[in-house]
Amino acid sequence: MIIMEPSRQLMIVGNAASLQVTLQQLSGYGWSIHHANNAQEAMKLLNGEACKVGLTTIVPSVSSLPFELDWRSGLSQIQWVAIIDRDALQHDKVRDLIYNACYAYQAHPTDVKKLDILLESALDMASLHEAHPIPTLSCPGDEYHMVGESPVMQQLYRTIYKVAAADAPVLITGESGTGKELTAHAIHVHSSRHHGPFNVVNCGALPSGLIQSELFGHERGAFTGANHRKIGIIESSQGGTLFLDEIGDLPLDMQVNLLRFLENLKVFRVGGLQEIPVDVRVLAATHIDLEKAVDSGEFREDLYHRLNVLQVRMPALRDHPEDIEPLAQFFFRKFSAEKPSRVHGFSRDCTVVMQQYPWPGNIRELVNRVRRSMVMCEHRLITPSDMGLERSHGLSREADTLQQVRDMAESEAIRAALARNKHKVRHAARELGVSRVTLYRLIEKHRIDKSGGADEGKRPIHRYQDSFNQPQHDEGRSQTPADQSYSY
Ligand SMILES: Nc1ncnc2c1ncn2[C@@H]1O[C@H](COP(=O)(O)OP(=O)(O)OP(=O)(O)O)[C@@H](O)[C@H]1O
Repeated sequence: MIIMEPSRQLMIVGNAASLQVTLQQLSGYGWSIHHANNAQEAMKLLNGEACKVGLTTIVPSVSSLPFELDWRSGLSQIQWVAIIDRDALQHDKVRDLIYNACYAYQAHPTDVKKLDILLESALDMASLHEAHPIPTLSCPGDEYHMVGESPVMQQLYRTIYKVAAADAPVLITGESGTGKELTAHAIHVHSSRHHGPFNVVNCGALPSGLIQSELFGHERGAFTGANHRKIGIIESSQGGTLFLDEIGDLPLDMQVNLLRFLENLKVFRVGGLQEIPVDVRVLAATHIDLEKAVDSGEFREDLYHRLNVLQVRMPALRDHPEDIEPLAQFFFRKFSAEKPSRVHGFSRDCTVVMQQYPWPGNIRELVNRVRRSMVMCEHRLITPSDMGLERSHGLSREADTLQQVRDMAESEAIRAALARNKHKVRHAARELGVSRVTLYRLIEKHRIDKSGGADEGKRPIHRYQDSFNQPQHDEGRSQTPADQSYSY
């Protein structure tokens, strides 16, 4: 007999015909289903039945988004899980809706066991909902200070407060340079572990032969050259938080060991005879689509679910353009304080161009461009050219043919995908849904060169071109699209 848990109340809004079988199965998992025909009924259910989790279908037609507007006026307290056709993800509107309004989604065909786990974790998230209403994350003067007051950033701060209050693993996803490490740090400092250490490991940068001993440590004499006992980074995170950056780069054999650690929270030093318990919270980040990596066998599914208990999705900078200027001003002041400069600020033209630029390398690219512009600028105000954001000479909007517009869109999509994927052609090709051979051909066609810009003079159409030849400084660990080379 199934004992009904009082909190397992699930709300369905609108037409649930296609979910009938799924709902029956979910009842078998102890979910009590409440059906509302519209938002008003849903609001009543929200108050009367204490529903905190909702299940909805989303298909790419406007009429099928019954709560699209209503969720803003009350139903946002519900943690929504969406059931979609994978094809529906092609539609911007569906992607936006899932991103803005849903806790998670599952693509057809429905896997009820996994859906039950998703709903359970949505329920956990819902109970954290009221925890921290303050939508700012300010630590001025701190290297981890987060800038941005747009609604998108406020939502991010709320999410950070919520997940900080739980002691479960968090998966932070988002494009490169969006602030995943900053977010991991913010989760740590707002958690009960803030007195403990915050350790960062870049899984992609660990030397392959040493990963095991770097993470888990080793005993003296465990292997040639092990002259001393070494405490691994997991063990040294005792009482604090371990941030595993670029988790998608962790080799498969290490994924098994990490999974084992996450399951029993004990480490075995290489050459050690006993397991050592470690009290640590693990946060992981990735800029790649881990679900796809699971599908292609590059990432273990069990580890993915273990890490993905709570998820924070980082917005791309182009999704909160209101923050571009405050961010640029913040870094301008920061760098001016570090090294006095005769530059007074940004020209109006520059501010406009910054707004229009798509920032494929996100905030890291902005930081680097501001820093370099302060070196390059020969006047009192920074120009678009100092930022390396000149408009292309060849581009005249009136003269654009359809083919030119197509070429431009294709070229920009490729450049952005390469930037997002740290210029790894294989990953960018997968994201763009083309073969590697096709992507090489297109890189050649658009003359996208090794510097990540385009070959000036030869490039037919690009809205922006990079005028930097050599990077002067670099802020952060990886480089901007302007100074990376591709890894084939
Ligand atoms: N909201 C923000 N306010 C101020 N600075 C920010 C913000 N977000 C990111 N940055 C800055 O942008 C740079 C990149 O941030 P971070 O390293 O956290 O990004 P990331 O998403 O982890 O990048 P990657 O995927 O390449 O590891 C850093 O210099 C960081 O300080």
